[in-house]
Amino acid sequence: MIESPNALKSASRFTIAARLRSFIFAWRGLRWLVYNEHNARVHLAASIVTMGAGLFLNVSANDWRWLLLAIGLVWLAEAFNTAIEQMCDRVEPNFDPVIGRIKDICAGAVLMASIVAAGIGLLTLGPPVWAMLDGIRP
Ligand SMILES: Nc1ncnc2c1ncn2[C@@H]1O[C@H](COP(=O)(O)OP(=O)(O)OP(=O)(O)O)[C@@H](O)[C@H]1O
Repeated sequence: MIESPNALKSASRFTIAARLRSFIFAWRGLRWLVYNEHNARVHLAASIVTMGAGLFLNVSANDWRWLLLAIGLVWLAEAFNTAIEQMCDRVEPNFDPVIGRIKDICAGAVLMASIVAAGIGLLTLGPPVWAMLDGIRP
């Protein structure tokens, strides 16, 4: 967020300080997401469990690539969904069928990303989990 005209002026010049400030704004956005959106907390828990499983099962770098992609996909969808929801609520706080449709489509995008991520997670972590269970089976 640019708070003043002076900040706007300095935003046109490349400075390390300005780039660092952008990271702080982005971090603030992610923190807001986790503190205020229940779904984001579910994604956070799922991300931690997935990465914990990856570490525990010592999966390959190639598998990590898929897991990180799946985690990132869901966060991306959730962040855009929430941003658009916030914009919708600001533009039209009252009931409006078009706003409803926009929100439904955004929710559909998150659902789609989550289904794909779950599929990737199963395909990536399923075989090592299966092999581990096979190893401890009497
Ligand atoms: N202003 C509105 N006009 C019409 N329908 C709306 C409006 N706001 C919300 N809806 C309907 O209610 C649903 C839920 O909207 P809401 O803003 O509560 O999202 P949410 O359930 O908080 O989403 P999330 O779970 O991602 O936080 C929308 O998908 C839409 O169908």
